[in-house]
Amino acid sequence: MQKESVIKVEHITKTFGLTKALTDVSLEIGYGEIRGLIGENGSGKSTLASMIVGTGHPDSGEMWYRGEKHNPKNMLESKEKKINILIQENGTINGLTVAENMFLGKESTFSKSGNVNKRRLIEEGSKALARIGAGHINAADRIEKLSFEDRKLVEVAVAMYNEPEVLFVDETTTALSQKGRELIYKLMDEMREAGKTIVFISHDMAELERMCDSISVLRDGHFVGTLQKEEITQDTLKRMMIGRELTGDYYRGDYEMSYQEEVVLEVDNVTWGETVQDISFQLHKGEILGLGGLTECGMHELCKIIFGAIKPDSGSVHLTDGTKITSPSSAIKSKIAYMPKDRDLESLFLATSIKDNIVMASMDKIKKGFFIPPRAEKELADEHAGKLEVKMQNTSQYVRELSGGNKQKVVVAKWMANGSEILLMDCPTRGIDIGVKAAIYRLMEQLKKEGKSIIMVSEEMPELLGMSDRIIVMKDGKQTGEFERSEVLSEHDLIHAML
Ligand SMILES: Nc1ncnc2c1ncn2[C@@H]1O[C@H](COP(=O)(O)OP(=O)(O)OP(=O)(O)O)[C@@H](O)[C@H]1O
Repeated sequence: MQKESVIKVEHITKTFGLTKALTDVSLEIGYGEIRGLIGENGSGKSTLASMIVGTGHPDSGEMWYRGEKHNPKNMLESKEKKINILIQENGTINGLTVAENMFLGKESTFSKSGNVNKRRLIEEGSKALARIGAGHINAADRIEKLSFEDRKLVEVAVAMYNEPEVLFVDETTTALSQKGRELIYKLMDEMREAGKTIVFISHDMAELERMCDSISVLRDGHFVGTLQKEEITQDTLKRMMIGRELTGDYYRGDYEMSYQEEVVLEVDNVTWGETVQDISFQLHKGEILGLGGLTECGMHELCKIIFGAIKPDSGSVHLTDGTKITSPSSAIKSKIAYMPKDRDLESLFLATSIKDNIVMASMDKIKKGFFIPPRAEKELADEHAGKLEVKMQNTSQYVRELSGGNKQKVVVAKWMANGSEILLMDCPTRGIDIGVKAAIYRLMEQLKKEGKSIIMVSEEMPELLGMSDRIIVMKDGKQTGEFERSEVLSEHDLIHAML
């Protein structure tokens, strides 16, 4: 019997075919602790979590929970022991109501002689949502009516429903607005105060620093070490993650606003309800135009309007030759690419290979008549997966087998490969580790040099300041500021326009 830690794992090893996801990992996590878990994409964080929550099983090694041997057969068993997880991917199912999603598999609790009492189901769902501070969500609504953020909050309510002793938060916060994040932080603080434990997986070092009592680092499936609160610095974390000092500039080295005179795209007085109100601007050849603001300011929707995926109530998006963008197919024909923020849902085919996903948008570029040469497909996929350092066996591997961050890289690779002239990138580095973030920035610079134009929507101010030639800031659907690239432009200037 061991009782000093709530979770203890010793010598855990896990392989998937040729991939060694975890090698001899040992660590202990205490009661009433928020433990961060950090490591590059594919370093084994989610795999370790899956061993403890029972969705995966170690090849060797031992695990203990509250001093008892712990070998959960499945997630249900660990849930009964009050170990829950909030996952990175979407965990709700279309076609059902919010409440039905929340109590999936537990309908019998709300049934009498085989009939589900829907009113009770909705009442219980509403209570659980209110309990986490998400009372604005209607438990009777169909889940697909909800925004991505609210769907995530439904999952949070489910994870908190049985009052867990241990909660894994796996890359959940990066997809949320500040409001959604704060809601989760508050729940985490409350759990810690009650002596419960949180394992917090994130690439956002600032939030890990803020929230965690200690942070453990994984590198390539190996446990590197654990830092206590007073030892945590971003430089130390980076060194432990990467195994060397991270040198060189992360963002652009120049402070000049530099693009060509030629305008490639015009957004004219675009309005969509209250979400986007009378927005106009021009995008130039070779320009990186940043669009910033709080998540709900309308910038994500504006990006969809530019791609033709949302039809505005008034105004238009057009190229300088007058071609109007009215649908995604007209956008693609005009060589406009769109990289959505919510990448799993909107842009990957998980049950096909990395290669198929990458070349999908580039068929016109590589096909010879009606023939698509397999070699050209493979070369294109290899080149771009290589540039983005996708951690994989080869490009024939299924996308569903990749870690979350590596899936994101495949989406980025797909749009980098297709030779579009205008790239709409909505939060291009979300969920991507620091090493590859730098590679994406270098690719953006290269595209700029080639005369391609980029609209980058971002919630990260250092990224906006570090990469954009110009920054347009939005608030409550309206444009509240426009800033030119300069050495003296600061986060403070942007914040002023955002709030
Ligand atoms: N079901 C699977 N089949 C094959 N390989 C897998 C499977 N699950 C995980 N892997 C591999 O194991 C390695 C570790 O993946 P894991 O998801 O644990 O990484 P991670 O640290 O959580 O990454 P990220 O930060 O990108 O989410 C990766 O190389 C991944 O491709």
